[in-house]
Amino acid sequence: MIDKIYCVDVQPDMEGKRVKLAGWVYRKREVGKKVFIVLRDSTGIVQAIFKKELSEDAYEKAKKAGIESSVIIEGTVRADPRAPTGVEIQADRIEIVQNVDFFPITKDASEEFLLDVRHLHLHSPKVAAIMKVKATMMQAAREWLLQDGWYEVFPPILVTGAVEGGATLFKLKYFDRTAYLSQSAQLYLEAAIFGLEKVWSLTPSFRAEKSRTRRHLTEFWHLELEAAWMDLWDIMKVEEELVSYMVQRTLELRRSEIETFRKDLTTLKNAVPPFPRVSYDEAIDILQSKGVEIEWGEDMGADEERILTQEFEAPFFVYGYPKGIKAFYMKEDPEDPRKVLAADMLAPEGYGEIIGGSQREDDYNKLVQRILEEGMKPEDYGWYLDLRKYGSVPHSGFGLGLERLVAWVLKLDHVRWATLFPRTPSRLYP
Ligand SMILES: NC(=O)C[C@H]([NH3+])C(=O)NS(=O)(=O)OC[C@H]1O[C@@H](n2cnc3c(N)ncnc32)[C@H](O)[C@@H]1O
Ligand SMILES: [Mg+2]
Repeated sequence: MIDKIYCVDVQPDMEGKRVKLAGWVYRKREVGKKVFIVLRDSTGIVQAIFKKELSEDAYEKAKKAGIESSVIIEGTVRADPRAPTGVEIQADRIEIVQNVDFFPITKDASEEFLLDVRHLHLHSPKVAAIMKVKATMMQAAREWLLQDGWYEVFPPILVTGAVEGGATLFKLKYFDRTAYLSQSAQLYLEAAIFGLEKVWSLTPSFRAEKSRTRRHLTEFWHLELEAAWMDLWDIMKVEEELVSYMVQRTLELRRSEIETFRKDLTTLKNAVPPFPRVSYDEAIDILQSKGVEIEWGEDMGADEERILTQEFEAPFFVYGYPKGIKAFYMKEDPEDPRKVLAADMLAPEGYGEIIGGSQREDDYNKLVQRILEEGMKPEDYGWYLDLRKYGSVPHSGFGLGLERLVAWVLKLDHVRWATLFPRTPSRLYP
């Protein structure tokens, strides 16, 4: 690796110091016999000025360098309040690693074009900022999970059955058999708790969702936890502590990146336990009182959730959903057989569901009954049912959609901007 420093390292107190940097030409302008290049690297930008009288060779080369050309620049640091970062480099040497005559992304590029050339869009400092925030959120999650005694496990992605309904399975040929891409690692995490008790995984999950909404991808990153001996209320506490730590830690480490996307940090700062909790019944009452046509027993979609989130200035829980709109594995509420012990966490500001979680049915016969009620075949879930035969325990877990969390934190208008190469029904390339 070349002996260089980063843009962020160039400070006014380095006046007179000779430095070498490598990066890409972010901005360029010529004034008289001077060329100003704003160099970009992964840490930020710094301006370099090329004066003909200082080095005619470097000046002539700098004139030729196109936007997003990869370059290595050397020169002397000079404090200058007029420069973008209050300091600039009096450059006397430039190596053009690869010149770019025309970089296809221009200021007026459409969103669809940016997605068509997503592999080039990743040059963008704004895109890099989103990815830094996403990385920091997972760094925070790992910090919290480690200190709270959770084991990371690595479940399979090639599976034989549905977790969240057969309609959104991606099917593939597996030698002479049929396999599917995992919708959720949950069932495998449930097996892992018999040895590790508290487990988590971060995996890609796949949903053949035809719905083209701003919060659905066909491939998304899924942070899932599962714990033995925990009931719904226990796992909700885990969820709010984890999400709170992820948000507050990311605010601490990535505040400048976050502030390039949102000025008002109130709802992020409000993400501290205990998060508000409303029952599904109360949520239906709120929606009906606001004129939404929804009856008890119906699911809340993105529109209903968006309206409900207007009532809150922090992430909040909705719990106690009707059995009919929830998955087969969820435990029936012993106090109301119409309901299941399930809770979603919704993000405010219109973002809605970021977490789906529940207490699982731990009784063998009841689970068989639920599988049959859902029109599925118990024989397709043989190993999963075994978990209820050999030392079954009360247990609960949840899945957090990482892109949805990042979209809320940065107030992105679509989850697709929160992932490196978004996958949607119409987008599989690049
Ligand atoms: N271990 C578990 O208990 C997880 C459980 N089996 C599960 O998959 N629940 S979920 O379908 O609500 O999905 C969980 C979260 O996963 C996210 N999710 C779910 N589906 C998507 C799509 N299509 N795109 C982006 N994000 C998605 C969203 O935040 C959901 O709240
Ligand atoms: Mg859900």
